[in-house]
Amino acid sequence: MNAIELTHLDIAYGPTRVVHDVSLAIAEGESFALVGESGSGKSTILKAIAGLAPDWTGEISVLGSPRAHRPDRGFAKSCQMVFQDPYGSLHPRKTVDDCLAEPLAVHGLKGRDGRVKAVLAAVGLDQRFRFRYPHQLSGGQRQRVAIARALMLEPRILLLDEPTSALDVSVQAEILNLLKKLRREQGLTYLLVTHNLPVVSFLCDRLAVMRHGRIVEVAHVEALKRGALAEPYSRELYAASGGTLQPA
Ligand SMILES: Nc1ncnc2c1ncn2[C@@H]1O[C@H](COP(=O)(O)OP(=O)(O)OP(=O)(O)O)[C@@H](O)[C@H]1O
Repeated sequence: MNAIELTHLDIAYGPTRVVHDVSLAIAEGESFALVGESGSGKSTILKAIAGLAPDWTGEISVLGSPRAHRPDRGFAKSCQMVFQDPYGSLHPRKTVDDCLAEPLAVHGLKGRDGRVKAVLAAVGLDQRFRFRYPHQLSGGQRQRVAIARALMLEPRILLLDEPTSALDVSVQAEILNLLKKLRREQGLTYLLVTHNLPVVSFLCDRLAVMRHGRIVEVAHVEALKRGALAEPYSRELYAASGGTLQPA
């Protein structure tokens, strides 16, 4: 079964269509990147999958179930989104504990104490962080909390929107290592949006290059590593990255 299947997906904001006829199949356990210039529609695709961009046509299927246009609670248990800015995505007046427990409360699930402890351990945060507030944490620690929160419902898929680009260069590698470890340990599927080709080469199996709301090319990461992407626009992106694919 595929984790995510998009078929002839068009997405609009009001009268403006920003994603055109995107079809993609992402296997369970795969790590797949959407890359391309700013405004090419990458984040919009994640939002539509997550139910945050309601105006779409075509088909979105997650773990074999078609995604409805209306809010879908069951969906949150299989697929969660992690945003770029961990400060913006954490409530400033809630402790880490409250923030992590919220998804359980929303879904009427028990076992708060054990689950909070388990996700903190999984993301490498000491238990003493549990009763702190976001402003008492570093950027990297906040992103660990955001990832922990996404893991609370034990999803099988994470949608990652530029998960390291708001972080200092020195902590980006820590978060990338954490994401790699979590995927290995939990068999997660990643759909990741990034500007950063080194991130793709470190964390992903395949990538789709997007431009003006369309997919230009889908390639294996080996082609990226060899500098052998096929399309001229993809090669431009590669050249703009300086051809270095080591994460900072
Ligand atoms: N809420 C919104 N309302 C109207 N237009 C939007 C909205 N969000 C994004 N857009 C527009 O949709 C297009 C695609 O944006 P999107 O954020 O998906 O691109 P992106 O490739 O993720 O870019 P970036 O890398 O800068 O995040 C852009 O032209 C953007 O201006």
